[in-house]
Amino acid sequence: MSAGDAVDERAEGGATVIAIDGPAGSGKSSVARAVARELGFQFLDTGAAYRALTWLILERGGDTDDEATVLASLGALDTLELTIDASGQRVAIAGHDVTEAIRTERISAAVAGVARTLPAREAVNVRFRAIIAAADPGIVAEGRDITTVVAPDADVRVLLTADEAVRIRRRFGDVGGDEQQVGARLSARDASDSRVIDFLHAADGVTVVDSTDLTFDETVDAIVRLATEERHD
Ligand SMILES: Nc1ncnc2c1ncn2[C@@H]1O[C@H](COP(=O)(O)OP(=O)(O)OP(=O)(O)O)[C@@H](O)[C@H]1O
Ligand SMILES: Nc1ccn([C@@H]2O[C@H](COP(=O)(O)O)[C@@H](O)[C@H]2O)c(=O)n1
Repeated sequence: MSAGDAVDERAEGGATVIAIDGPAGSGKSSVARAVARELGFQFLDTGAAYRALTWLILERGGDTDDEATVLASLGALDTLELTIDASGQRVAIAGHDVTEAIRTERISAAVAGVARTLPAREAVNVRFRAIIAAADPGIVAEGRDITTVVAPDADVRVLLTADEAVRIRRRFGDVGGDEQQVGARLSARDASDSRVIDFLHAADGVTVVDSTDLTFDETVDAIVRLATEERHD
């Protein structure tokens, strides 16, 4: 029996939900996607919603540090398209395909203004919870507040982490450029995000997976194992 079959059996009474939080560069999106693929589950990248709103505000010439501007953008969430296919993601907002555009440093640098606006968090969370509730046969959702706010009742709750220096090295491997600058940006985003939500400490019942000394595949296996063990409990 494959890991996917084993977890699917558990899902007979409802979809299996795996929630993963962690700091920037900890591997949330790449590892969560690989876990979802392995289990035949859907995949929800919640950061993509914050990034898409940020893209729209900047596209309209707005400033994400201006709360009124962020609030005025929330109506556009009705137009947000987030695919939950683990084999490939498409993100669109207000009719624009922003799949690639939301990954730029310009968006990463401006997203904090959206993330700290509580009505924005509440609005995207309504959307995330609806997606999770409709999941079939299961879903891996990743972000900063999935284990604590969005899906605190998830079947498997993981805080995925790694030493900051390792996360910076991995991110530098992805984006290149000046390693010091890459590190400074990553640290600044964590500092700003952690003022809004605590994703640096595991809440009760959340399992820490520290990938500092793990390969990518070992990290994926560790989370798949947690999901499979949960099914046998
Ligand atoms: N255990 C691991 N060993 C080696 N590389 C890893 C491991 N886990 C993740 N990576 C790599 O680290 C990089 C960062 O991962 P990823 O972009 O998934 O992080 P993230 O937590 O989603 O970041 P962010 O929150 O900034 O979007 C990717 O290149 C990924 O392949
Ligand atoms: N659950 C979440 C997810 C994301 N954010 C904010 O969005 C930014 C981008 O997220 P990535 O995972 O794509 O890097 C992130 O820096 C947070 O500001 C959030 O607040 N909650």
